[in-house]
Amino acid sequence: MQDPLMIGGVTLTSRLFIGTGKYSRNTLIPEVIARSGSQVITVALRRVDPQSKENIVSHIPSHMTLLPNTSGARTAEEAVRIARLARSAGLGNWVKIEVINDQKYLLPDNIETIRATEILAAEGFVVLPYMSPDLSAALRLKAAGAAAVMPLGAPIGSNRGLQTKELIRILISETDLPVIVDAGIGRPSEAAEAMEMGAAGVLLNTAIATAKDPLLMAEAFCEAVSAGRKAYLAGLGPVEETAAASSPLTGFLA
Ligand SMILES: CC(=O)[C@@H](O)[C@H](O)COP(=O)(O)O
Repeated sequence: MQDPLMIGGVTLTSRLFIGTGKYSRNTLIPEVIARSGSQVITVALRRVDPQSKENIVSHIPSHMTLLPNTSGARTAEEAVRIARLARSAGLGNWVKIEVINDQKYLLPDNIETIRATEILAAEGFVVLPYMSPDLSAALRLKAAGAAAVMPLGAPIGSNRGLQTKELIRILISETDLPVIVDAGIGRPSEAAEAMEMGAAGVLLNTAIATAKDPLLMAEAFCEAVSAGRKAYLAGLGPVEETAAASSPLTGFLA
């Protein structure tokens, strides 16, 4: 078993977090969960309708850790209200804070996100905030009680990959919170790269849900995240400016 990730008292053997949106049919969700090996799944509270037969949560096996998200919130107060509703609806005490005021790029509002984190962490929630990768904000989120930080790789749903790579690298080196790269990852190789850099995990939705074959893609991401983590643990070899012969010539007669 690879090294587990501990968050909010839960031991996770998979470092791939997935979402529930954009699937052609909800019945794909349990199959995607199985093929991805994921143990954490995020769901927008506004998509949870306990009265409906199509309630999204009914497609999620009970062994999964639910990560309700506050999508739709524009202020800390709205995010807090959504999180409390999720907990009172029986969805557990994990919450992914999403506070967004920018409808074009769906970039998170770090200031409102920090305010919501302070309130919810004090109420006993396991808070995973979606954030723009800024070191000061990450340190404030830690001080506010976040269990991890979730910087975006690229705008949600864009499949544009690790556009913020260098900023994420700083968060990984300067914070001692788990850094889970969330949003924009479009290819398994990008998930592997995030893990090779030392990310604690990745959260993605669109890349799997919009693939021609979501189940095969779920498997590909499972393998990529695992391979990237192994490479990180193994320690990547040094990058050199010039060539260094693979078979050294020492020992040959002059
Ligand atoms: C489902 C969810 O929470 C998304 O908002 C998340 O940020 C994933 O983004 P992608 O869909 O770009 O993978």
